[in-house]
Amino acid sequence: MGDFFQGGSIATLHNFKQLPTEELERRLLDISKTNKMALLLPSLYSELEAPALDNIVEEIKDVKYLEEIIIGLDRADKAQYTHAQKYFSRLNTDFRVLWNDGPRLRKIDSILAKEDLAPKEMGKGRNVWYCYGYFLASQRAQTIALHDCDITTYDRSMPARLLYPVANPTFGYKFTKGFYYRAAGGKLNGRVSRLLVTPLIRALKKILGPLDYLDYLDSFRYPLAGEFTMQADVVKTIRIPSDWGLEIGVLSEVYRNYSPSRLSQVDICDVYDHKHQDLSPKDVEKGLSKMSTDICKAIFRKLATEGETFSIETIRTLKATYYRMALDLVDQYHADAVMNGLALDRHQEENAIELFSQNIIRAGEIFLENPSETPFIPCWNRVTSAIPEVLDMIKEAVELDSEEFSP
Ligand SMILES: O=C(O)[C@H](O)COP(=O)(O)O
Repeated sequence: MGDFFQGGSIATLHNFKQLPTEELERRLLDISKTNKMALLLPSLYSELEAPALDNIVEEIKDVKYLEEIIIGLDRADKAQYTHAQKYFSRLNTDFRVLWNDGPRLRKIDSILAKEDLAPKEMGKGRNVWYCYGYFLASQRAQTIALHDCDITTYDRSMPARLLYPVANPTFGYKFTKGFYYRAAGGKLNGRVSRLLVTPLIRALKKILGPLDYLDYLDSFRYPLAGEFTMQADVVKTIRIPSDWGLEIGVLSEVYRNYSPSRLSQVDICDVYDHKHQDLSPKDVEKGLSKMSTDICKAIFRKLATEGETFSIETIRTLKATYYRMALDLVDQYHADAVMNGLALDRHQEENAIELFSQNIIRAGEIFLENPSETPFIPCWNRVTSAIPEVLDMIKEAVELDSEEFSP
């Protein structure tokens, strides 16, 4: 993006388009002699049947600076897991596929469940959590990047740009988050980020007054980006939410544990596109409706831990303030889209804002009724303290699955 502005409390690393990807990769290869890097790909089996993942694998198959690629495979039976092993065998980096539904990892899950340490919900959070466990168990790398498997605008510059800020030891960053703009088919996307998260954070600032946490969240250009990199010690201490609060939850966790000077965001591509979910106005348990409710709950919970109190009146005022701010933002998005030759359907935007306003109230009510609800999966430090041999068990299960079902 064409500026060098530093706003907010964390560093923003732009793309001035002066450094070729090959040069960045050469630097990463140099760094990899002392600081090994891994890439985590949380995937559904169905994504192996789509062109996006095929392109991702083609783009990363010859990357030389990675020590290990960890693929978390969800919703796969035995034949599908075996196929996944074959599918990823074109990678020229060592890789492991975690068969999350396989009997070996399921058995470990039930041991953890007995101690109330297992993830309670299926989904990306659980998948990522087990992959982080394997990453800690394998001890092959010190830095790990993560990105989704449905990115249709992917090229090999993305993992390089995503890893570099944390991998470069002279920068001192523990964590970085990717940013970009989302558009496809001549249309501006990123509906929850643009129409819920940004106006919600600004409405909260207006109601609650200045708060470092809200300024911090507002510093992120794409707070819901599913692409981030962290060091191994961060992996050990963060609690991962198992619902759609994953991205906001991770930002809140690194905020809790580190000074903002150790955190950054990085421009990882211009335009980004992926698989879209329905707004789902009729079913609150699905699509962007569920996502927006989970995100609001994650923010309310975090603010409560920062000492803020909420009542139903606060939530109602928040909704009204949010609604006005979101509508004002639509004017800005509209001008930006038109000037860039993109379309923006005001009616659809306002429909989304109406749904998100209702979900602010809904999330508020759920939070007020059950303030101690914790959808967090425990951090790995706690799990290894309760069951010291757990990482060895995961490593053994993954290695055995891999040996037994390799084509
Ligand atoms: O980032 C977001 O806002 C949500 O993931 C929805 O994205 P989309 O509007 O691009 O589908």
